Amino acid sequence: MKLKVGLLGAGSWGTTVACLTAKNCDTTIWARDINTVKEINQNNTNEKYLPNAILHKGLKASHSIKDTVKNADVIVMGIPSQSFRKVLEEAKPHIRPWVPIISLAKGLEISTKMRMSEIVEEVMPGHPAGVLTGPNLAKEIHFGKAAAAVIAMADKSIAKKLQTVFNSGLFRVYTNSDIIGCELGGALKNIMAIASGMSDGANAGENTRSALITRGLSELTRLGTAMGGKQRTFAGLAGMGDLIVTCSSTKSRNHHVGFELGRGKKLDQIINEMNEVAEGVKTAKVVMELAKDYNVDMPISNEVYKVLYEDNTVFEAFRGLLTHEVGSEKEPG
Ligand SMILES: NC(=O)C1=CN([C@@H]2O[C@H](COP(=O)(O)OP(=O)(O)OC[C@H]3O[C@@H](n4cnc5c(N)ncnc54)[C@H](OP(=O)(O)O)[C@@H]3O)[C@@H](O)[C@H]2O)C=CC1
Ligand SMILES: O=C(CO)COP(=O)(O)O
Repeated sequence: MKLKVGLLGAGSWGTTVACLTAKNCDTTIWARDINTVKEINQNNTNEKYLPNAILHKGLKASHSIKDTVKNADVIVMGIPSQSFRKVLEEAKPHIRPWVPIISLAKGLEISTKMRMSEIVEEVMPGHPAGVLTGPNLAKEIHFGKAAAAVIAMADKSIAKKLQTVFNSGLFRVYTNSDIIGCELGGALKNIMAIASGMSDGANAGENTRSALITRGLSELTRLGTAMGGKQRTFAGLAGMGDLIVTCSSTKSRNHHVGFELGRGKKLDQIINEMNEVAEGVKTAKVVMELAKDYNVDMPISNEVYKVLYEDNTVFEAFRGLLTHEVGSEKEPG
């Protein structure tokens, strides 16, 4: 018997992952927008989020959270971080006991500074929590480009079982038991992608981008390990892998935000012109607080924060970084 997947959120990544799981499992995707539900069921498309894509024919869409989750063996949360808790709370009364809940989100909740698996543990105690993460641009994966990802869960045997839900020929899913590192890698790299986009938008050059990626990795590893993540995780798909793709691709929404800032546009205008989430914009706020809480130096994130929220220019951000003391490569800074 095929496992049943209930996936909440029909944005670009939620829809892409639903098409992947539909290859292996009976999959129902929930969208709050009834037109998206009708479009998926009638045309096998989701033009708003995946233009020109034909979705898996077996994928069913529903406008009812209850119907989506009530028989599911696995719940997948394709909801952005700031709405994750609200949607999970709505689904909670209908989810069967002990069903694993896997997050696709790459961000931290602003009001609590929590990771998504921590929210799952708080809202749904007893349910195994996990994250699917890695260098996974939805618009490439949907169109059949090969990619690798990580499913991270504390319980290795459940992770192994769920590997088979997401894994397919061109989408290779590895397991990892370091859920803290995997979630933080995904959330923190978005801020570095904004920095890299700013650098590209301002035409700073490829050496600059490379320096930002490398020092960015060092910076996110510092905070990530201070918070309990494992150093090796940050050198893997969930860390370096995701950092490289998001910092170098014009398909990344976080890179796009940075790029437009680098060209002199204002943040409000950039966000208003987008119809997709760029998690790094909000995560930057949380990360500044975490850097203080854990007493970790985060010069790149700090400069990104000042451009996003203190009206600093991209030029001032570069000057800030260039005047930051240069120490040993192993030391902060
Ligand atoms: N896109 C990508 O390449 C990847 C994205 N991710 C992560 O996956 C998560 C989801 O991203 P993605 O699918 O790309 O986001 P999108 O911006 O493409 O879509 C967001 C989806 O969430 C829904 N949504 C937003 N707020 C709410 C709410 N309050 N209640 C119900 N539904 C809501 C939207 O519904 P509506 O249309 O009605 O607004 C939409 O379906 C993010 O954390 C992102 O960082 C991870 C890997 C790759
Ligand atoms: O996480 C992603 C790729 O792994 C997607 O990045 P963006 O949210 O910046 O598009």
